[in-house]
Amino acid sequence: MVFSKSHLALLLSSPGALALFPHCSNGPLKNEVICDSSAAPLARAKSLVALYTLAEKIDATGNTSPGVPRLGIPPYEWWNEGLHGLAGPFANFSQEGEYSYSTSFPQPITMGAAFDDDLIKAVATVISTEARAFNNANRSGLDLWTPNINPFKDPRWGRGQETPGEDPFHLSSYVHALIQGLQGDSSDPYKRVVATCKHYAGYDMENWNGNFRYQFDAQISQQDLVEYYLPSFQSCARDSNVGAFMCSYNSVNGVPTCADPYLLQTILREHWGWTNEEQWVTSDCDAVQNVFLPHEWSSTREQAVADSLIAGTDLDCGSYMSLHLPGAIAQGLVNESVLDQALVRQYSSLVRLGWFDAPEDQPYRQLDFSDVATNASQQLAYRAAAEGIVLLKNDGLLPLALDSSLSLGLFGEWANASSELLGNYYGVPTYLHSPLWAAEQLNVTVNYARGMGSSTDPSTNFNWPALWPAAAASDVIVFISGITNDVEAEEKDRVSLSWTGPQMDMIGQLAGLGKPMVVVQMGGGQLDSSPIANNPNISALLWGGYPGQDGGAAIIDVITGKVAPAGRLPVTQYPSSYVQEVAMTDMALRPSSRSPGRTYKWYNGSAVYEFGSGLHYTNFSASVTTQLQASYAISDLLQTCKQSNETYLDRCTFTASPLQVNITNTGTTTSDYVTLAYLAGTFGPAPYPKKSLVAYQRLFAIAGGATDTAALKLTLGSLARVDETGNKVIYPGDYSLLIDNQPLTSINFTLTGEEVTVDEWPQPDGNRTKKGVTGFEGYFVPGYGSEQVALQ
Ligand SMILES: O=[N+]([O-])c1ccc(O[C@@H]2O[C@@H](CO)[C@H](O)[C@H]2O)cc1
Repeated sequence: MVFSKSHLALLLSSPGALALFPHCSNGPLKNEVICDSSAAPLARAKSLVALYTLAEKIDATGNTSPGVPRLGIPPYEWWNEGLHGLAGPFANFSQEGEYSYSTSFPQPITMGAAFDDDLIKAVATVISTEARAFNNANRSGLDLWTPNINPFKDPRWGRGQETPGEDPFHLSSYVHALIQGLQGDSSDPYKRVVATCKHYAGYDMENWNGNFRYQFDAQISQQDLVEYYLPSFQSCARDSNVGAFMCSYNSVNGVPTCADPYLLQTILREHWGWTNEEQWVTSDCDAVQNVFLPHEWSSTREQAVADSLIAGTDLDCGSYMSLHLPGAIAQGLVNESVLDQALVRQYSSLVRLGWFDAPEDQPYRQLDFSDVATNASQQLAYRAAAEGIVLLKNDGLLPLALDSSLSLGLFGEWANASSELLGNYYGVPTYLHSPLWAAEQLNVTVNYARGMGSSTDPSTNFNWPALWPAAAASDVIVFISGITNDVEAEEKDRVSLSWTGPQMDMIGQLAGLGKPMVVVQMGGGQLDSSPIANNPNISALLWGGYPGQDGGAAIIDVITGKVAPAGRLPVTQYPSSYVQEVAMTDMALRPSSRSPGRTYKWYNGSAVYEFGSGLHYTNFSASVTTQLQASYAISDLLQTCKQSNETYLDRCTFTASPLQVNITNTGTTTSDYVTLAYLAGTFGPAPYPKKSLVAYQRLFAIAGGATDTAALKLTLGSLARVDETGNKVIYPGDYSLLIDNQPLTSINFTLTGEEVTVDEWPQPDGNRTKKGVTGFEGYFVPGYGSEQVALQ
């Protein structure tokens, strides 16, 4: 991450400002309701806020909450990151010894490729455990501003690596598992940590063609909003009881999300029932300021903070609210009671985290460094990487037969990768195992040459003298390269989907040697690998994303067959021409004159590799053993649903019990298998999506000749389509259930009768035109930092 001067100053001064606890047993609050652990969190928080002066309340609106010394309330830092392990900006790692590292998992894009929700829950449980241990040592907070659960809609997006991929069903299921692991069971007396679903909503562009995330107005139809941009957030709020949300930098349909009562109130709190007063919304960092400028939504700075607070932004990452709330309140733009509500939400959340309660009564307060980076969590980081690696091409070379006479050539910028393995938002990993390190653990000869120069210094782009003797001495060539955060990052979208000229040149020259050759493509965004797919001299192609601290070992173990690959691409690999065919700013999913369409559901061109692609070292067959009827009356489905206890119709199951799908390993190599179930067909209005993922399950270690069974839950929501107003409707028509990409098996059925709406979508009302000033003196400089705005 890049830090502004003000954030760096905070970072440097932060260790002393981190998580101390209020002294309820003997402090000034000991007889107040806030310190009564038998009282309800809401009542406790209200009692505390009632003791605050207006100035103290205003001070508590920013991410670095200074506390109230006269009441024994210590400072609290709300901004904590934990995307794939504990991370900055305020996490305090020691120079050495205890608390100098934690477990660093693969980036979500790699973990998404595992299609294994149990893995995700286990990873999130380790992250929350380690966050608690660090918190107990006063080194990190109790809430984490993770996950980034915006769908990876455009392959250029610099932060797509932070997400599990492009499919809304996949994201929804993944985030449900993740939140369980981060927060623990909602019936537990204390939350493990509070998770924050971000960036709500429509955020998936950093800096493209003169459009910056801070000022971008995403124009999104109600249909695309409900069908694509919001399901993961609905899963967070309605189905997973997440503790916090973060509104995004961009506007949606004219309104900055942090000042949009339609998104923050009508949809989030009312439609999704996210009504618990322990749940709060933070702004993205400096996004409240952006409501004023560059969005020009509000007419004054005071109005911008009032608009944000009233809309439902309870916390300001930054200091804009604390600067301008005094004026806003004095001008009568916002009532103090709205501020009270925001603070009550914050403090109820801290109550549920046990901040005010005696440590002896709380299991999470007993965790310490012995619970960090345990053997089990290191193995889990390795497993997460191994499960996420995807085999895209294999002519039979892999798995590589190993014997001590083998001379293995390892080349490319990623062959000896270190922090590149981590992507972004990382802390200090326990270790970094590169592919080179892992190859050197084998009983073979390893010839390594990076072969490429610095990506920022073209004069060093070739290092052929070192490469040729190493390649000549090798029996097998493994080229590991791709992209890094040099080209895909926060504030940086890609401009090209191609391998660079020097990379392609080197791949071509190495392939020209005619030796057995494997290419491993790294990085979060896909590169158009058609030249590799089409080159008969290249036997195999793998994708590894950002595989984390043990990523090199996982890659080498897949190549050598210690691990059988079973990951699936969580995104579409488009041809490089895609970037000329659609603007990043075009939010529409369906094809049009401006776009060939987005994601595997709507893209009307030929993908290089489709979403869900992934080969194995064996073959599988599938059969659905649950008897499906040839036809279902929609009225019967609805009747059964209404008789169940389910609050939301779209969550009702389609069949009484999950669909049983038998998966048989018809080859000899023991392997995991990801069962992907799609729906396709002609139901509802045209155009029809090609297919939609409706269920998935990873099965483990199926031996050759053996069969395992996936149990797939289909809901009425998965059968429904979204109409132009955003309603979810079940339509009569012809349906096909497909198992896997090249279907191993499929079943057809029809739905009959009248269409039925299973989720009625509220429409925005009110005035959605900006009221802000234009042409203000020095409002926006690309980059971070509110100090760049001249404050009056
Ligand atoms: O000023 N800074 O140092 C700074 C650093 C990162 C940054 O990014 C934002 O902060 C993250 C907060 O979780 C959001 O995911 C991201 O959009 C915004 C500002």
